[in-house]
Amino acid sequence: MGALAESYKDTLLEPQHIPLDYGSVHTLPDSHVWLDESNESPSGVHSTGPPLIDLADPDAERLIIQACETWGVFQLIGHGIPTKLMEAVQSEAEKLFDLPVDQKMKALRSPGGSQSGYGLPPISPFFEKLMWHEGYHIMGSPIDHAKLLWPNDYQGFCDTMVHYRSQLKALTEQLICIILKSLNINPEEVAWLKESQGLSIGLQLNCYPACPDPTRAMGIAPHTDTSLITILQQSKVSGLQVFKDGAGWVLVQPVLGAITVNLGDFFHILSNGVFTTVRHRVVATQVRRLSFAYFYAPPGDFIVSPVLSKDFGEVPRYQTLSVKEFVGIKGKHFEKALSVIQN
Ligand SMILES: O=C(O)CCC(=O)C(=O)O
Ligand SMILES: [Fe+2]
Repeated sequence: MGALAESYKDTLLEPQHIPLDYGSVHTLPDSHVWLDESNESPSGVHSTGPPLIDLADPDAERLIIQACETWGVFQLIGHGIPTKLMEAVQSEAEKLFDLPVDQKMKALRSPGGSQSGYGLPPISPFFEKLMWHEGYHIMGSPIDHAKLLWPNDYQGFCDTMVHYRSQLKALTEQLICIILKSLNINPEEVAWLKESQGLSIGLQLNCYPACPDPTRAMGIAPHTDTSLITILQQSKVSGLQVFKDGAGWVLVQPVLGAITVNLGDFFHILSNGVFTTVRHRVVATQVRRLSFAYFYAPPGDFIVSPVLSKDFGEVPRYQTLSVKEFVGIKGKHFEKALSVIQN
């Protein structure tokens, strides 16, 4: 099991953590009512969102580093992921979430077991209320769970997901090299990047069903990703918001063909807090929205130590610890994890 999944393994899947049969629910149940009592509003949904960067732009590397510092998120075009493949992922995921609930339940994630399969977002146990969401997580081979969903017809789904994952891996590693170089880390000397061993890679298919009362519901509650980097494909329906100091919640408007790249906790720690681990959430919507998140984290035994320099600060803001140790702290303290390891 990957380090990311491990952090949540003991907290998952109380019986109430099984997705609703959304097709048969016409009003918002009390279990799913979220009242925004935080002072994080007024929402800045009308502010300009994170930058759109073309990877083919000669200035792309500088723009990416700038976005890592200011936003921790950017949208990317010129990324080389074929449109046809992105569309195929969308249609395979639609096929999956369109299955009758009894069928999806056959691939339900099991408590304490593999984190692959169907269920609510892994962060659910940290909240009292339930999110308006159903998800399907793929770690390692997709075959065993896909066979449960489509005993005679699983190959197309598996081939698409495996192909997509391998394309995203190459792109993610290209972006990681750019960011590591800016931290004065030579990617050639990073063993896990060269050997691809022990990485924690997860592909999460998210579905936010059409919601009868979207302003009182929550798609995914605010969180930062326990990754180095996350690559997200949004569908045409908007819903993702990122929190920006001074502006509040800002919408990341989907751009046709673009993917959204966001930094997770590990780049924040490595950069001594200079790169932002972006806090984000998904609001519920009147029409169904799908998204696909590809999480990439180094192996569990990789030591994450803040880089010190004139640019990144000469005093470490965070303790040095392994990926696995941080994942354990996140699994316990969730949003407070970074302050727990602060010096
Ligand atoms: O649906 C989205 O746009 C974001 C999903 C997300 O934040 C996640 O899966 O961690
Ligand atoms: Fe996320």
